[in-house]
Amino acid sequence: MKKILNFIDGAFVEPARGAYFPNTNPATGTIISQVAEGSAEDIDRAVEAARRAFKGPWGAMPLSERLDALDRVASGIMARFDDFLKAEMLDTGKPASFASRIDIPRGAANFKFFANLMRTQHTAAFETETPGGGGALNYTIRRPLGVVGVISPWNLPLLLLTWKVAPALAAGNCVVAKPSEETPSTAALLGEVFRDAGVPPGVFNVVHGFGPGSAGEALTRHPDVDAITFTGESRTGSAIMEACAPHVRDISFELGGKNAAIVFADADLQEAIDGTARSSFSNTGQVCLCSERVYVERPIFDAFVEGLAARARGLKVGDPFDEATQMGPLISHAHREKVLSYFELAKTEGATVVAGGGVPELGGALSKGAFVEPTVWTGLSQNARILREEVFGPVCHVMPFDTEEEAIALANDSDYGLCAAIWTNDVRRAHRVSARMDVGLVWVNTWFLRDLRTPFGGVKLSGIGREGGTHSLDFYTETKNICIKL
Ligand SMILES: NC(=O)c1ccc[n+]([C@@H]2O[C@H](COP(=O)([O-])OP(=O)(O)OC[C@H]3O[C@@H](n4cnc5c(N)ncnc54)[C@H](O)[C@@H]3O)[C@@H](O)[C@H]2O)c1
Ligand SMILES: O=C/C=C/C=C(\O)C(=O)O
Repeated sequence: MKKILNFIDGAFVEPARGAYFPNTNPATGTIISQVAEGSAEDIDRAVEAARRAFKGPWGAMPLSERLDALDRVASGIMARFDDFLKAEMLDTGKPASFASRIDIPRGAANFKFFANLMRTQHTAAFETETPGGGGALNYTIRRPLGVVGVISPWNLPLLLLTWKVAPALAAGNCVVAKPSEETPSTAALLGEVFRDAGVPPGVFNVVHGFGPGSAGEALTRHPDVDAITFTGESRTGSAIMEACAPHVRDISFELGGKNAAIVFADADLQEAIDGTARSSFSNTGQVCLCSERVYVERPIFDAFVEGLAARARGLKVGDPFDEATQMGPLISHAHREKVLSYFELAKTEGATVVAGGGVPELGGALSKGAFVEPTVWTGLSQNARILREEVFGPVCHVMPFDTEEEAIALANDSDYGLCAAIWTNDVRRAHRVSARMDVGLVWVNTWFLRDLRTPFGGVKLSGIGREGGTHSLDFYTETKNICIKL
């Protein structure tokens, strides 16, 4: 059986306590590898290695050489595209059609983008008046933080890991990464790419393992880590915040969502249906940005529900390795239990199940996979738990509204605030409604269209801080102001 080891100080190493845990392919339920179960000892070693590299070769390396090294990492991912793709697909069950367009290319693009961004940074300077008239010059420089802990989830494993590792390294830090226990494989491959790209040992380290009482918690509590950047559930964010409090450590959090889509009657109906099918069911609904609450203006409500239900029923669910497959399984059987409990809850709460609501009959090896049907509900009130809690599956509830004011109030009535999708052809309404959404990200007549220069993050339970472009640099550096009296 294949073993996935920790990557510490430039080498693949056994876990200190010698423990391993199984990694399962959720499409078939088969165990594909045994993964090193990191613990506090492994985190200690990784943080020491990262600190050494920071004080040594990485810290001393000229900026242009450092950024060239990150370009080589980007090229290294692309050169091994098929290895990364297969690893991501086996860990997650994602269809090739999704992972080959999103996960792997974005993994490489994150390194290219942040290397390029660093090449174009400039220093701010301020000429300041002084009473004597001589004046003073203020200028502001950036310095890396030191050792950054990156804790990432399973839904877009390589994309979300590199979204944080790339800017952290471009800014001059060293990294200890703790990928999700569900998806260790592409993080391990990334270790190989770093090694083969000639990046000094200790710059990028990977320790596998779990969260509480395991490698994840040990990383957040380690006294020599300067910042923690985390993507995952809001509950976990709260636990990490507590762990970081004693050291007053910097944190950046991209957390859960219960995102709304608002479809106005003036929208292009087919475009809105297609877009919502994508925003509700992509990656089996396991994107933090997915729409689980859809509000549709009453005159087009019936036509919209019929269209979306038809799209849900028409999605080809099945073998991720079949090019025609549009939707794979959920990440695990444990997660399927959670999603199926929401299928039950929807019925108990009185929902009408317009599409899906069950487990598809796939047969063969796939009968042991963690599949569910793409599901559309109607008929619940805004207070139903189905409209308030993040399911993180291929589901949405569709509710009618009558006025713009009502749609805004419904969309904003949530403990979360990550993103919103608005479908309208009225340009004034698009601006008006967007500005009033209590979220960090609004898409109008599209969804998940990304420009890596833009600020990315959420409000309320959906996160703290923004990453993307210079916002990432703001987090991964300390800015220092220097004032010189002339
Ligand atoms: N806002 C965003 O950008 C964004 C992006 C992707 C996913 N998400 C959210 O992530 C969630 C799905 O991912 P998940 O289930 O992997 O999240 P999760 O919170 O269960 O786990 C994420 C990571 O945190 C680690 N972890 C868990 N408990 C920990 C602890 N106490 N200390 C340190 N580390 C700990 C896990 O091992 C894993 O590596 C969803 O809620 C989704 O909305 C948010
Ligand atoms: O599941 C969440 C998706 C997050 C996406 C990004 O962080 C990104 O596109 O940079």
